[in-house]
Amino acid sequence: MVKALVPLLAVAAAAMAMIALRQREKKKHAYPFKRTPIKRLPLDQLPRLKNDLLVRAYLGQKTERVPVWCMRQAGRHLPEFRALREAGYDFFTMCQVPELAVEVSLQPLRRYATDAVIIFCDILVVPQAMGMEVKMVSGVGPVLPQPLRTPEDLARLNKKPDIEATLGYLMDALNLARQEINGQVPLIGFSGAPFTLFTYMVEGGGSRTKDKVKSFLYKYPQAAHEALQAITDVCVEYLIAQYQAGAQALQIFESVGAEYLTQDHFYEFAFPYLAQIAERVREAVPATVPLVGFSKGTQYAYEKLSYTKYDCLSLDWQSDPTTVREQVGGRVSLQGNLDSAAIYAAPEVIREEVSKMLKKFGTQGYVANLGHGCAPDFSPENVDTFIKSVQQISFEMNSV
Ligand SMILES: Cc1c2[nH]c(c1CCC(=O)O)Cc1[nH]c(c(CCC(=O)O)c1C)Cc1[nH]c(c(CCC(=O)O)c1C)Cc1[nH]c(c(C)c1CCC(=O)O)C2
Repeated sequence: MVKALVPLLAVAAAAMAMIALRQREKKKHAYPFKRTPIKRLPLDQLPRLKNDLLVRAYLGQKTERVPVWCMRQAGRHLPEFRALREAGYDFFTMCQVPELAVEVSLQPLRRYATDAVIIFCDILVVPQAMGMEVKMVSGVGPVLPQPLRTPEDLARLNKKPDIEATLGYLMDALNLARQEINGQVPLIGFSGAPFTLFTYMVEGGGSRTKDKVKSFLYKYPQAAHEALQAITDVCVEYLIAQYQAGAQALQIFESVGAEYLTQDHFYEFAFPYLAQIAERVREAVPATVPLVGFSKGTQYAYEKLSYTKYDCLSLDWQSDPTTVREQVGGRVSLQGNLDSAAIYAAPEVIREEVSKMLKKFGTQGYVANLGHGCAPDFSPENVDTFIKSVQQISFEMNSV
């Protein structure tokens, strides 16, 4: 009975948060905007972690059970997120108003026993910071109306944006989120990987074949490297700033584009920048803050990735955990990789799939997650079943 009220209370809380913020935020937050700065606390004054399972598992330290979270756990599958969205906030406003971003980031923590919060934002704020317009069009996805199609177009990019001035809102959100999470679970910051961002910047949005970015690589390899290096520089500074603001783990998403490349092109245009990010961030961020690399559709690269500075590699749903464990040895932890479509199944099927997955990965050096992410039509009850199954079954496995 009380349990049945939780979602209702969550929706009511979201509605109240929405009303309180509405007058203040409505129109003045077109990008770029002047925000009201929040008081950021220095790292040593932020609440200490109570449940640090996620950090330990990423770093390959012993855990009593497997920690679990879901990529895209904040978002449209939650009615309390849709309530805010339907109140008229556009997507980037929700990212840019720290109180809203924190509210949305914390919604999954209120509803689920998730072992991590990922800050609510989007990978495409980096192209915005570099001067490109990005719109989130409902039913379509991201749209960049003035894509980069020739080397001359690169002149339009701001290659050295002031991170605080352009993306300081995310640092506010991270710091505020740490204060509100109060040590319950770790807070994950993130960035898109350079090739993924470059794909969006050249394609101008989602694309079926990625032919524009692929042809850019053949026609203008030097200009591509120049752009990728500039994007990498911004990502490095951006990720370090996220750590300084309070992020306790950092994930890099190579989600779009790389899976369409030949292996030669992957190793020329994607891999070196992914590796460079980990290397440079590692120099600036203590070893206690794990770096996680997610490279979708490039299974052939796990072994080489395991020699970079990532602490953990996140597997897509097509990767075979047993094979990857062999390829990477004990060099990195693994994360993933339940097929998201399994979340549509009956609870006992989800439990069964989780059990199979745990047997393949083992319970150590492992963070359970989906192979890609939550879809907008997921049932929160089934996501809950996924999370609880991981926690219960892995605990039982460790007790025998
Ligand atoms: C490729 C990519 C993007 N954004 C992101 C990636 C890499 C991860 C992945 O592979 O999914 C990363 C991302 N985007 C979002 C998060 C927030 C944190 C989380 O809960 O994981 C994260 C980590 C929120 C979001 N980002 C987006 C939404 C939906 C926005 C809405 O319409 O309300 C959310 C909650 C929008 C978005 N942003 C992007 C796409 C393709 C879309 C979906 C468009 C659509 O389906 O309508 C680009």
